[in-house]
Parts: sequence; C-alpha cells; structure tokens
Amino acid sequence: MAATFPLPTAQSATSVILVTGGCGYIGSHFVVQLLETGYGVVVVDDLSNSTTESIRRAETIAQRAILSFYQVSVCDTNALRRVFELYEFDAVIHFAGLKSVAESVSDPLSYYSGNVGGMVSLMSVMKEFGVFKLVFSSSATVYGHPHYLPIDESHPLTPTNPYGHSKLMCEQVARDMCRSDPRFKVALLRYFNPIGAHSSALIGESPLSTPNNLLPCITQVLASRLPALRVFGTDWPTHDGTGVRDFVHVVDLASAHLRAVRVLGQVDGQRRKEAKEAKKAKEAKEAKEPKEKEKDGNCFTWNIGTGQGYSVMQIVRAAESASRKTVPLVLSPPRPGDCAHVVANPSLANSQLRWSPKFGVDEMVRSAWEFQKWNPEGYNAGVDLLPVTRGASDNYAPVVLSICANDDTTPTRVCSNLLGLFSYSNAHKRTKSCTEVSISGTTSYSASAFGDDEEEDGAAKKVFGLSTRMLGV
Ligand SMILES: O=c1ccn([C@@H]2O[C@H](COP(=O)(O)OP(=O)(O)O[C@H]3O[C@H](CO)[C@@H](O)[C@H](O)[C@H]3O)[C@@H](O)[C@H]2O)c(=O)[nH]1
Repeated sequence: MAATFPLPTAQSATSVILVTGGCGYIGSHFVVQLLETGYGVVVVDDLSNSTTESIRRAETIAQRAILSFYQVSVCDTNALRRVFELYEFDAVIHFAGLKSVAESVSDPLSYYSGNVGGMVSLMSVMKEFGVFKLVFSSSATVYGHPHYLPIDESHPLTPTNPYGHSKLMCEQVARDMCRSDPRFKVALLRYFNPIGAHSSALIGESPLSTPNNLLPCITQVLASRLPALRVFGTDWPTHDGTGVRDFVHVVDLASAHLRAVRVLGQVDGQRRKEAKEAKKAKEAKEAKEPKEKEKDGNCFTWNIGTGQGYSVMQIVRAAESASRKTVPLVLSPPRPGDCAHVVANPSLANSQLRWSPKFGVDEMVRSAWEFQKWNPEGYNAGVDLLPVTRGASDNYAPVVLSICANDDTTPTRVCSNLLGLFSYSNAHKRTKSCTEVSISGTTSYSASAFGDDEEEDGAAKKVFGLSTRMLGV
C-alpha cells in the first residue's frame, strides 16, 4: 500500500514566511512548525554557525519541503533584495544573529555590524518591498542584572555587554520603524533560557564550536565530549547556591513565534475594522489597548519564559536522571557578568499572545539529552538524510522495518537518524522485544516488509547491523 504525503507547492501555500537564521537552533524548530501548519517557508542563513542539515531534518519531521534556501547574510542588502524579488512574503521571522556574550566582549564591532547592521538592512528591504510584519528574536539579556523578580517587560533596560546592547539597539530600530510607519507590525520576543530539542531527536542544539551555555555543556559531558561540567558559582543567594534561570523548551519558544505571526496578522484586521468603526466605539476600544501600543505604534514586546526558576544543580540532577549517568562536576568561581537569579514574568505573553509553555523542565532536559545521544557528533555525523522531494503528490511505498530495542528507544528516531530516510510515519507498534515502524521513502533499502525477526531478510539484518554499530543499541 502506498503512503501519500501532502507536499504543497508554492502555489498552494496560503502564506509565505521568510525565516532568517532558519538553520539555527531555534530557527529550525520554528521551520518545523511553519511547515506543519501549512505555511510556505523560505530560509536565508549565512551558515556561519549552522548547517543546512537542520533544515533537511526539519523537512523530514514535517514531511514537507521548504520553498527555498538561500545562503545569504542579512547584512548583504542586495542579496536580500534578490530574495524579496522572488516571493511575496507575508511576514519575516528574524533569528539570524550572533549570540555569544563572551565573543561580543572581545569583538564588539562584529556584534554591532552583524546584529544591528543586519536589522537595519532587513527592515530597509522589508520597507522597500512592502513587507511589514516582523517577529524579532530578542533576549532577556536586554534587562541586564535584575532590579526585581520576576522580570516583566517594563523592567529597566540596562544590558551589561555588547551582545545585550546590540539586541536592545535592534529593538530600538524596530520601535522607531513602527513609529515612523504605522504599516509596520513588530513582535519583539525576549527569550529567557531556551533549551531542549524536538521530540524526534532529529533537530536540537548543535553548536559548531565548544558550547558556553549550560545544557549543551551538560549533554556533551554526558556524551564524554567534555570531561566535566564547571559549575560557575556555588555561593549565590539561591536555594542551593547555584545560579537560577528560567529555562523554556525550544518547541514552546518556537510556538510563541507562530502565535506572534498570528497576532500581528490580527493587528491588520483590527486596523481595517477600526477604520470602519464609529469614532466613539473606536475611542472606547483604544482606551483598552496596552500602553505599549500607544507608545510604540504596532511594536509589541513579550517575555518568553515559563516564570519558573531552576538552579544549575537542579538541571544537572534532571540530566542525570534522564541519562542514568553521573555528571562529573568542577566547582568553579562565578563567571564574570553572571547573576544569581533570572526569572521571567510571562503574563503579557500568556494573555496577549495566548501563549503558554507546555513542557516542564524534565522534558526539556530529557529531549536535550536524547538529541545529544542520537547525534553524538551533532549534525556532522555523516548521516545522509535525503532531501524531501519537492513535488506535489509523491507516493512512496512504505517499508516496514523491525528493530530490536533493548530499552524504550523510539524506533522512528533510530530509523530516521541512521538510515537517511526522508519521511516516516508516526504509526508504529511495539512488541515485547521488537518495535515495528512504518517508514516511507527510503532509497537505500528497498525491501518491502520484514517480520519481527531481523534475521529474516538480509536487508533487515543490514539495517539492524547499522543501528547497532552506530548507536550501540
Ligand atoms: O558550563 C556552564 C555554563 C553555565 N553555567 C551556569 O548556568 C547558568 C545558565 O548559564 P547559560 O546557559 O550560559 O545562560 P545565561 O548565562 O543565563 O545566558 C543565556 O540567557 C541570557 C538571557 O537570560 C541570554 O542573554 C544569553 O544569550 C544566554 O546565553 C548560569 O548560572 C551559569 O553560570 C554553569 O554553571 N556552567
């Protein structure tokens, strides 16, 4: 029986979204959601800290292809123009940017030219081509050291490093553009600490260089890629002496962007409606609008965090429990510039965006570990996932593989990671010792069906052999 996956073409896509930095950690999770929701997706990324492998995997998860990828820096205004000439974008989601606090201190010009210059370049091309909806990746770093907790959007903005200043300047560019032209509608999303990975374990955080952030450090220690976790500060005024942060699952964070795109779309409809309303009704309505809107036109700022704080040691314990391993620790002095406690007040996003996080901290940490476990070398493992075929209605013959798992391994993940499958079915059933999974679209293995016994067929044996060799299952 042939499986059919809908692969909408550019023509059938209702709305086309440009994602800058779409190959990165957060961008790739967002691309999955855009594809799953039916948007047409164009990605630009200069690949300075990412690879296109993440996009191929996002397509695998969503079983849909993006419309196009362009290796373009947002700072390259002419190259951006050429992309805008090809599509009528409904909105732009701007993830592209540099994000290392330490690097920004040693090389501030790169952060001002890359992040602020990139924002100016992007917004100028948006204006030129009449694209007015923008969702921007901002950061809780714009608040600097907390004056009070939890941090709401009215908290003073006092960044402590060039990275934070560059994000705040980008926000200012957006605010000023909204004030100067009421057609602009911008969502500034201030992320707290994004962690975790997609449940498929196909995409996750895969830094090209040595990680600085807590979770990738922990998972790399668990994978024996780093010898030990340095715990920066054990004498903070927190419940266990280690730093407390507001960790948010990257999938929840991605869905906040989807909500923001929708809310900005409603601003459009709202404006048209308001234009038709009687003056009195309009005034009454405007009186209820958030202050932010009066001040900044259609520029909205939302904290994206859970409102819950977890300490470094709580995260370490969660990782040990997810991996059933021990994290060797080196207790170290505080990192320069760090602070004890950073927790969001996300109530504005909860009410105005109608966004609230679904995943708890255990799931965040578990999924981060799963990604590390199945992708020990990140995206550079040499696993060759085939691209999703760009076509209207390709039919693929399903292949049923039987994979023996001696733990609760998710079979789709094993198959997708190891066999270069470009689409898979979520339908699977488990037997006592073996797990069956229906998979579509393998060119490497063309056998049609196997039973529970992997010895039954040479190809099945080969598949199983590959998984055992590469993963130690
Ligand atoms: O190897 C490590 C790495 C981190 N930490 C601690 O873990 C906590 C979280 O650190 P990290 O993951 O580096 O995040 P933050 O320092 O909170 O910074 C993140 O969150 C900020 C917003 O709150 C953003 O501005 C930054 O870009 C982003 O990296 C802090 O207490 C660190 O001292 C360790 O103990 N050991």
